Amino acid sequence: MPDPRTVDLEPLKKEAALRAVALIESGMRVGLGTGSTAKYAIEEIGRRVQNGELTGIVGVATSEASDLLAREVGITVEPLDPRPLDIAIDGADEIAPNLDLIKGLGGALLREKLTEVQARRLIIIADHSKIVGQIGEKSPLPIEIARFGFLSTVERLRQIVPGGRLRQPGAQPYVTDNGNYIYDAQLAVGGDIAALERQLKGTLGVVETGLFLGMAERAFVASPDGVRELSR
Ligand SMILES: O=C(CO)[C@H](O)[C@H](O)COP(=O)(O)O
Repeated sequence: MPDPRTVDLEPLKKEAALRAVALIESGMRVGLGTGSTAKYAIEEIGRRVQNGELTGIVGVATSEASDLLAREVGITVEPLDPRPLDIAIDGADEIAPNLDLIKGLGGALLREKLTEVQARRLIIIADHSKIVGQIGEKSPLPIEIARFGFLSTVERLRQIVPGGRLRQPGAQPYVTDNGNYIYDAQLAVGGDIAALERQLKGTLGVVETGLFLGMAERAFVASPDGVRELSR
């Protein structure tokens, strides 16, 4: 496989996005992902809405940024409500062979999970740099934590996943759209990921994790050799 460090990934992200958007039909309620790959999908949905190829589309955005972009490109956006979504399209930070995912490096993991769990089909779009043999190989695992008492939560998390740090790009911690902080955990590769998810979710102060297990139906993964379609 070509070395992702020497390849311009942007055209690949767009190619993967276009393949996923081709699955959208008029009248669908669509979960709109977050990040540099999902951006191409939102732009393409907007283009098709604008030229009349798609009508009656309602988007549900997984972040403030995607909400803004969707409205800019002419997509009708509604808040998440209990009705199912026909499809959701989103990027990922790691894609395992069984389509288990790490998501949330873009900081939107809570709204992504809330939205995508309601989607009949979750379609992942990515360039080939996101493919891993096992979860935790390349990316840290983002964990959204409550701001109140965050240092105590970080200590509790360090007992479970010793490697990791509070996300702090500058003088202050990174704040999510929900007003929370993020702890980026370095996982030990090869453990029981489902058990880890349960343990993390049971940890006081943890709001949500970036482990998306058993959720994705399909992934379009683009490399210079073409777009591969992976299914669970
Ligand atoms: O989970 C996410 C945001 O919370 C993104 O989908 C993930 O970080 C991938 O982003 P990109 O397409 O920019 O690589």
